[in-house]
Amino acid sequence: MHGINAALVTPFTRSGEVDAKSLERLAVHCLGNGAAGLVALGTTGEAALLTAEERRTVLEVCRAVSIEHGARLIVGAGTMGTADTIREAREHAPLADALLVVVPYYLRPSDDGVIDHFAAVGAAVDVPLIAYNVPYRTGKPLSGETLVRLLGLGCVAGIKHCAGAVDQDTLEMLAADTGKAVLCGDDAYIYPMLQLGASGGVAASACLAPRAYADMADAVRHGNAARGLALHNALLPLARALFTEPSPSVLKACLAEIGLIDDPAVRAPLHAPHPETVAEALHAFRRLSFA
Ligand SMILES: O=C(O)C1=N[C@H](C(=O)O)C[C@H](O)C1
Repeated sequence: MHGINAALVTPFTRSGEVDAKSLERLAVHCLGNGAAGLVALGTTGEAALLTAEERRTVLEVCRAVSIEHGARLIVGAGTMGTADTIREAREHAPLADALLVVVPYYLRPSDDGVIDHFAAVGAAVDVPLIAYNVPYRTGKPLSGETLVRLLGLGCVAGIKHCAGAVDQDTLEMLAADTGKAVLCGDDAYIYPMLQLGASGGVAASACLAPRAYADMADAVRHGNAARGLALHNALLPLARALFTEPSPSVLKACLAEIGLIDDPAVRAPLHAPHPETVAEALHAFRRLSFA
């Protein structure tokens, strides 16, 4: 699972439905410009705010584009309860190469409870799981030891790791060198994580700048650290601006501005971003294009 997976937004039409045409255009743009795979129904895709029927529409569009490009499709599935997660995982599995299953949030189960959750979901489907570790969203941090245990499960092919830092637990997990995929899900930390042995990344920012992210990952893979670092430094202002306000509102505004999607709407409780933040992100993006 090398390379960069673009975490897709779910575009909406002016009247509020899922905009399949814009989604297809965006997915083609990402895969045509270096992304190794797509992530549908992730955080960026506002999955929690979609109906089951809308999630199905998103998956059908993304599956068609991923097949056309011979690329992987990673699909978000999961909620705080094991039974509901299994139900959703079974629904999404037929259209997915891997399921991105979030660490059960809000209830703060024990680490053993988290391991059992993944084992149960994995036993219920026949596609590999990618555990989505994002403690600043779930409220459930995992120790380095638990991360390694999670990666040791046969049903877990890898982890999407968003610690918001390269912290001690991250270092322990990478040092354990489990042979499973570690995908960095913090856009700004992809380069350092790749340098420490991560296999790839999942980035919302890659919807806007797939080529630059892909080139950065390629540079690291081929041992060209200086080029990788230069791209990382050039991408930092973009990643920072895109996440200044709750994601994906700034990203959607930028994508609409450059015509990759028709409308920037996000669903409540997300708000439209402040124009200054969008201007800052577009400025960072345009500087990148001219770099
Ligand atoms: O869509 C996702 O999944 C992503 N999740 C990360 C997060 O918001 O925690 C960020 C990443 O860019 C995409």
